Amino acid sequence: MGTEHAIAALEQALSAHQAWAARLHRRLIAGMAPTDDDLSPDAHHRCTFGCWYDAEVADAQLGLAGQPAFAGIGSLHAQMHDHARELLSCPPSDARLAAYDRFAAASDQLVGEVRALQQGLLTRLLSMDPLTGLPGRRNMEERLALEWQQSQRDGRPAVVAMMDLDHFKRVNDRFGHASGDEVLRWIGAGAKRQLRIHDLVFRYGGEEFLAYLADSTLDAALGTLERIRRVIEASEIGLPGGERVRLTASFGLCACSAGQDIAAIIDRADQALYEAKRTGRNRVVCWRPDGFA
Ligand SMILES: Nc1nc2c(ncn2[C@@H]2O[C@H](COP(=O)(O)OP(=O)(O)OP(=O)(O)O)[C@@H](O)[C@H]2O)c(=O)[nH]1
Repeated sequence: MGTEHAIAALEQALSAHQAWAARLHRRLIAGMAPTDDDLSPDAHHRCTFGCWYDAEVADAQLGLAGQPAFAGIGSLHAQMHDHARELLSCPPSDARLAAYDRFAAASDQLVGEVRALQQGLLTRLLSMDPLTGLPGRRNMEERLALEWQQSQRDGRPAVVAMMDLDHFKRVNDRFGHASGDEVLRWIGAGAKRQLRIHDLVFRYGGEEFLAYLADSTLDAALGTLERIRRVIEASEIGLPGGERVRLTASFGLCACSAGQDIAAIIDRADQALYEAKRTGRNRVVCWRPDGFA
């Protein structure tokens, strides 16, 4: 299920929590007895928020379950119910006021963490390219700079690769824009499939893609991109109108070198791509300090 669904589900869960907190306040104000559910040691599994949370942990339908922030929300929710139980068990006194303050702070913190998770998901959603489902150029440099810092800390090499389809305009001109879109989707999905799980692929613009190959030397990356080039060259891509099209792609690679910023590395990979285009297309060219190869 998509990120939009996860954001909406978090909103619903938050409303359920707020409705539960409002009911608790009403009962407190009226001096009514607490409910068995709220007094139970597993109150955090009985409320609507808790049931929703447990279901997501069990079946990971929304893709939230694996996220560290989501695990943190589960702990906060359980703690908040502990504070609520303590508050509900405390006779009216200064101690009860202090228990209320702890409960209110825990509830606020829970709401804050859910909002922060939603915000993170929204940022991710906004930086996605809707056509290919890959991350787009927005925030790409920040993301890559962080990855490259991490690679340097771990002492691992990395490579930036640019890929641009050859004469892509002809696909649009001959088969129409919708067919061009289908080709871009096919290429984006294929590139992601051909690379490893920890490599990153972005739609850089139009018919251009950028990949960050983590933990890869230039020679290893050259082998990988050469394989992708051959797969594209050998493939017939099915179009919405039933036709099939063949095309090729050009690639430019640059190894990340210590201390260099990511924008400069991308620029060199782009120069190598330009060289691949200039020297005939359907090629993989590497930027090296002593020239292209
Ligand atoms: N269908 C479709 N076409 C796009 C999209 N973005 C860019 N394009 C098209 O991509 C084409 C790029 O054309 P050019 O820059 O001339 O490049 P090219 O035809 O691939 O030629 P070379 O790169 O020189 O091999 C243009 O026709 C754009 O309209 C998109 O999202 N969908």
